[in-house]
Amino acid sequence: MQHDSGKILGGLIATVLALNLFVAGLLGYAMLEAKSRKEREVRTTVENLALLLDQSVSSSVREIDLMLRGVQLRLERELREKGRLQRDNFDSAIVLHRDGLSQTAQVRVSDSAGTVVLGDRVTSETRTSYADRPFFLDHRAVDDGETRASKLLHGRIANTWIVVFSRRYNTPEGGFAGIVTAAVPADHFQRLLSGLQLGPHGIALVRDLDMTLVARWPRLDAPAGVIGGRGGSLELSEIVASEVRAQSFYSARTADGVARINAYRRLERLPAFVVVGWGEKDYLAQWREDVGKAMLLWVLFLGVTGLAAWLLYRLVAANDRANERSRILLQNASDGIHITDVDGAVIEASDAFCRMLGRSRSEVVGMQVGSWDACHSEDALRARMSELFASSEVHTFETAHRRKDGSAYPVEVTSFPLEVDGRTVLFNSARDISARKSVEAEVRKLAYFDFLTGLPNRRLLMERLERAQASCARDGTVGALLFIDLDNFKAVNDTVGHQEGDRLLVQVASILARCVRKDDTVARLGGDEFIVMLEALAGEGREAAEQAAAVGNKILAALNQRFQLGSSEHRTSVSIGVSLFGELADEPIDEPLRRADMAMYRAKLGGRNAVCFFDPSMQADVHARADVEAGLWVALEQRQFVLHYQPQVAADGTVLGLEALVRWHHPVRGLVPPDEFIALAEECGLILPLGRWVLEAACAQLAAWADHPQRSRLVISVNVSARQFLHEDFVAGVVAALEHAGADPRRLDLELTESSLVTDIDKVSAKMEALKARGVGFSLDDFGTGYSSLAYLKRLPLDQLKIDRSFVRDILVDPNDAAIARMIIVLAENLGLRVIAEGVETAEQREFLAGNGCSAYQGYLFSAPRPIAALEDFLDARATQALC
Ligand SMILES: Nc1nc2c(ncn2[C@@H]2O[C@H](COP(=O)(O)O[C@H]3[C@@H](O)[C@H](n4cnc5c(=O)[nH]c(N)nc54)O[C@@H]3COP(=O)(O)O)[C@@H](O)[C@H]2O)c(=O)[nH]1
Repeated sequence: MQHDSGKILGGLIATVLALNLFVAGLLGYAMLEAKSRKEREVRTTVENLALLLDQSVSSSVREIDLMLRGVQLRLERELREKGRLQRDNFDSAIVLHRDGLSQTAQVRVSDSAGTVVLGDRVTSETRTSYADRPFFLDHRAVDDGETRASKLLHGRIANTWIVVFSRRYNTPEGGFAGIVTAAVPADHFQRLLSGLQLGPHGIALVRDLDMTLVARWPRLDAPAGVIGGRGGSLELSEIVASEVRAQSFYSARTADGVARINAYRRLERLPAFVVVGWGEKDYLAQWREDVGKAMLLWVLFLGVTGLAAWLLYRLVAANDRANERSRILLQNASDGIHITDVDGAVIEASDAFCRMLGRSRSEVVGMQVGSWDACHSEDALRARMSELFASSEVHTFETAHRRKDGSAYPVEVTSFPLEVDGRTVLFNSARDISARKSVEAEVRKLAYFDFLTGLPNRRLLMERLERAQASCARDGTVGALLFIDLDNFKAVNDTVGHQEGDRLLVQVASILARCVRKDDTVARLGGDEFIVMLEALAGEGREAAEQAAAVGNKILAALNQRFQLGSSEHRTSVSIGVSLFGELADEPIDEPLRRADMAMYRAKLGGRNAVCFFDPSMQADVHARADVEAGLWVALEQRQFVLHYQPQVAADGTVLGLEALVRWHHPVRGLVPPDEFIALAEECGLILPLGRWVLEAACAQLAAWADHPQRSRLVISVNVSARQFLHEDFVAGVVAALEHAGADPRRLDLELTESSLVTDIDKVSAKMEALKARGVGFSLDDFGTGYSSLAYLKRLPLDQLKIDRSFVRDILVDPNDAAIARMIIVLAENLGLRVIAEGVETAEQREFLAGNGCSAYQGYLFSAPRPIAALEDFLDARATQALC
């Protein structure tokens, strides 16, 4: 599943914050609760302490009141009984009534004028007066029988701060006799306060209702702590003014700067109030410590939750990154990745896979394998799926997938089962192998099929032949190979060019294919050689041969027709060699082919355009041919070639020149004519060195005659084969031969055939011009036997046309030949070329030719080709005749 790391981080932070805020809230609430609980406790405590103080003061006041009452009664009795006060009685009365606090109090008695007459530390010298004291005035004015307590006073006798408790005593008549007082020093209250446990910052104080400080604990060395001084906060003044009896309150702004919770209490028996305060620092010390601990715990919690969140985030982020990497890999993989469940439904698919199927991802997810598999039935797919799920291995197989548009393409699928989220799924990676398949097909085509015609090539033929031989052996049938070779195909190539030659081959291939059954094989071995393999012919050899012959003849007839090649028409024929196979067990596979080849060769020798069956004697011919080829190379090496010369004469018998004709002086066979080896020399390439030798020999002969009075004017014609002329070094070779011999180029005539000239007219022309510029002449040999247009004649620097001897032979009996001969003579005349007829054997032929304008002849009528010595004799004899 894909996460957004940013969102997750935000969520985690929010969660941690919320959690921590919640915890902080809880802690805060708990702390506040604890604080307010503590404050309530403190309030209760200080209120109790204030109450306790009040009770304590009340108790003291009661003691003093009792004491004063006792003294009052004593004094009144004294006055009643004795009419006056006696000091001794008074002291004994004081002692009698003193108890507790009253022991610390200074008891004194004033008369009705306010003069202190009796009491502690009262002497005649220290007499003072209460006459101006409010409590005296109050008692004198009102006889209410109450003990009065004064505000804090500065004692005149005690010379200290005191609170005076007083009572009136009356005369026996009930009149005002004076007052009895008990002066309680402020220290008494100080001691009361100091007994309270209020902590280091606690405070207890007693103030008069007019805010005069009576006592304070602890003492404070500041104006606010001076006994008798007025002070107190506004808040406290308001409470006093409100006349409530008791109230707790919090004061932050205090004289000593300590915040406290205070309890205010109006004293029951004194015109004063107490304040008991507990310092915030004290009562909240533990709470603050707890708050600190709670804060620490919270910080720890924050840290732990933060760390946990961070780790979780890292984990999720790492997981996200891993998922992202997987997703990127999945989505960017060039192969079509798809994950399927046990039912073959797609759970997940990569973009590439969707593209391959030509569907959107939403279409693909949920699709069944059967929807796109183009090769298997539902049952087969189900079987395969169970097989794949059952195996733990990786399986790679080829199949085909179908796109949305219905088109199919080959794929290679790699599948393996995978555990995902606790369930087993199938991971599949499909690779489009169309390109590979087409390359394979192309490679197979190149390897097994002929590039030009598309027919099976030799390799495929041999494979099929091997299979056919095996099935013949198995089925007891016989097969046949027809080796088909186009007659004169070389001439086609030479005359109309290779492109047209190729077109002819393609047409021949298609005709051959139409001549046989679908199961038969038509193959091209190369060049103009085709093979037809007929399978499952009759079980008996003779019948099979008849069937093969019938097919051969059908092919002969089909191919014996005119083909339009370029601008000219070409009649073609084929030579067919037939061999049967399947009759002999364990025959090497190429043997039938070899036999068919020999039979074809025999068909060629037999005059072409024929079907010839293999005959064992053919074997000998093949061997002989191989012998000749090997012997030719030896002949060249051992200088077994010689030149014979045949004169070319004018109408008056003058020898114009000579044609150099090569012969092979075979050590065993004697003189071998060129017809038996020139074609072979051309095929095996020997014509190049042989032609060079002929040229060199002819040039040497010209050079040898250069100074001879009659022979130095003779021209020697040398036959040049197409392969020789078309060789790139030809011009250089001719020039080198002339220069090497020191021969006059004007005495050299090169006889070219039409096949030399029609390939690349510009190149041919350039070569001829190059030699022509040096004086070399050119004749067109065998003129009239070619098939091409004559247009090239105009473009080439020719000097002479030679009428082929095949026309001359029947020139007197065959009107066609006569017409051709006449046409050649007229053509030469029109083109400004000389013309010579070859093969002139009779005077009638010469007369006919002469009558039609031909003025040069070559033939047995004048002389057969002769060795040089015989030729020179002939020339000498001619010269002598001429002189006579
Ligand atoms: N490339 C080369 N080709 C060569 C060379 N030498 C010969 N040849 C070619 O061989 C073909 C056969 O030649 P050859 O057997 O020598 O025959 C020539 C003559 O003997 C023959 N001839 C001459 N007069 C007559 C005659 O009155 N009757 C008759 N039946 N035959 C006759 O004709 C051949 C000469 O023909 P051509 O060359 O067309 O002028 C032949 O085609 C030679 O070209 C060589 O060195 N290189």
